[in-house]
Amino acid sequence: MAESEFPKLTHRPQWTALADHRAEGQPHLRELFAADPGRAQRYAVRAGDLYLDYSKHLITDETLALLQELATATGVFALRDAMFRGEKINVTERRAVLHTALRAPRDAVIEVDGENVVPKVHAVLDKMAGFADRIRSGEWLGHTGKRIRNVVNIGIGGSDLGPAMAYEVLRPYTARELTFRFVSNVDGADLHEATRDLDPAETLFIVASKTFTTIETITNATSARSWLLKAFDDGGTSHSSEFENGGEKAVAKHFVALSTNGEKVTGFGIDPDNMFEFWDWVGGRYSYDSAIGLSLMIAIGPGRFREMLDGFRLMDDHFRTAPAEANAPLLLGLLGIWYGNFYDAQSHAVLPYSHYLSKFTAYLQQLDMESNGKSVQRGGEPVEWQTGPVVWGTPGTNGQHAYYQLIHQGTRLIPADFIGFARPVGELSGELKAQHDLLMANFFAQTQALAFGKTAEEVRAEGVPEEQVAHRTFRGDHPTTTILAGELTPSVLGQLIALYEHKVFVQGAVWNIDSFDQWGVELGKVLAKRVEPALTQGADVPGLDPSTTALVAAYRTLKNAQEN
Ligand SMILES: O=P(O)(O)OC[C@H]1O[C@H](O)[C@H](O)[C@@H](O)[C@@H]1O
Repeated sequence: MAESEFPKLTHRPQWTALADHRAEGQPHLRELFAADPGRAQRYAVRAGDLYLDYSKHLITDETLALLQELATATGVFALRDAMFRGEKINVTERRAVLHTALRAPRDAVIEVDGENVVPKVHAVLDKMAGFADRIRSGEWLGHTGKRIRNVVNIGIGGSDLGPAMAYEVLRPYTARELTFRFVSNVDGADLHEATRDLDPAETLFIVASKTFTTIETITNATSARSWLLKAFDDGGTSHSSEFENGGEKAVAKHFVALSTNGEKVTGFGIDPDNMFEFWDWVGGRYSYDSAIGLSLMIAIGPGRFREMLDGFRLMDDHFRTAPAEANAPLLLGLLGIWYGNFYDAQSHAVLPYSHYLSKFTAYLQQLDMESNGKSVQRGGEPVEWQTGPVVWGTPGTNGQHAYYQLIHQGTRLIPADFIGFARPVGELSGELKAQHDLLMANFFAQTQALAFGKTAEEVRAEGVPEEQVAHRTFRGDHPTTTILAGELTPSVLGQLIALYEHKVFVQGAVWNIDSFDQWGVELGKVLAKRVEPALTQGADVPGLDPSTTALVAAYRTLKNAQEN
């Protein structure tokens, strides 16, 4: 396409206007607030149950207007509508991007290649609900007639991070009599630790893999099957005849699969009746509200799972219909662009003030970094601007006593999202419930300190010795978004995840990259396969670089020394 039809991002007038605006410099947040008493009210938006305050950002009305013009010029809204319609906006894989169809109401019509996909989505949800109910009620029995008490999800990447994160988030809503474990690492220690105290007769394995070819997952699933069959073989001679045909009956009671690849699932020995399907238009990192969420549905029950889907949908509707100036995912996406492209910010911190959100940022790392860690445009031309940031963070208040020092007084600009709740969830009572206000006092104190800092005059006024004044001064002017909700319910979780999904979408659209492929993970997989025989058999692997050859030799020497 000629540049006049599709101008390079950095040549667009909206981009250069932003660059000029940035070069003019911004007053300190202290001054911006002092000059505008209504700033906190004006720079806040409600999206579903979320209250977003973005007043502590290094922006003015002009910044916002320019960012919105950039969004319009780069076609964010047209691409958004194309995504919701089911157009194949994942250009490199020629696929539709329809995670939003996973939470569409039963009567919606969303077509891919002329077929309405919504009935299929609900058929799978219903099948999952039936299965989840049977596990939860104890109706589903294992091979020896015992009820299932342990659920082990085996998956990696999007087939692990989503369910593992959401299980942790919604722990207060889970069936406490069931045990849930999530195994992802091909390091045998992961499966070992997850199963060592479990009774195989009471254990269900959920093998979660979109492709059903992922080496880590298939290896762990194969080892899990051996663990199960060995236990039955050793312990239950009455079942021995079944093991002559590979223990299919035992596998049928203890293994289910979540996948898009029926052929591979059958090849592994899992009954198609025990397969819960999803489709190629669901990206791995956008999949935990599909069949990939089965472990979560067993944990919280189908009703709560549907509440979570309703939360996702609420945010989808907001993203589709809210005007630009009040559109939360759009605002978050554009603010990220402001810092990443015009302030050279390298990273973005997500700091939840909830213990239950301990895996939230790890989940967002895949969502954001696998989606927008790209350096070519949708048409294959190199980008000449920064794309996705490094996303990181752990729950407050823990981070405050570790790395916040660098955010407050280091040399780097680190925009941060603070996520907190007005009420603790569910079971907490007495003193533990009362601790919530202390947690949230920290939450509010941190964004205040980051924005407003502490001037040298204020430090001196406290009688601090002059030689310490510089050390104890806080520059402030550190940008944060505050996301506040009443309580961390299944619906609120769905709203939060969809908020970030659409934020990532907005950024990818502006940067003109394909946010829905992940070719960058392929090379390592191919090389691992090539190197493996050198480790296991000492085979000569042609084409290894000298550094890797030397490392492999050292590895084998160490390995053999240990074995001898
Ligand atoms: O679900 P699977 O097909 O097993 O894929 C698991 C994960 O591995 C891949 O390499 C991709 O990088 C991820 O996007 C994906 O979620």
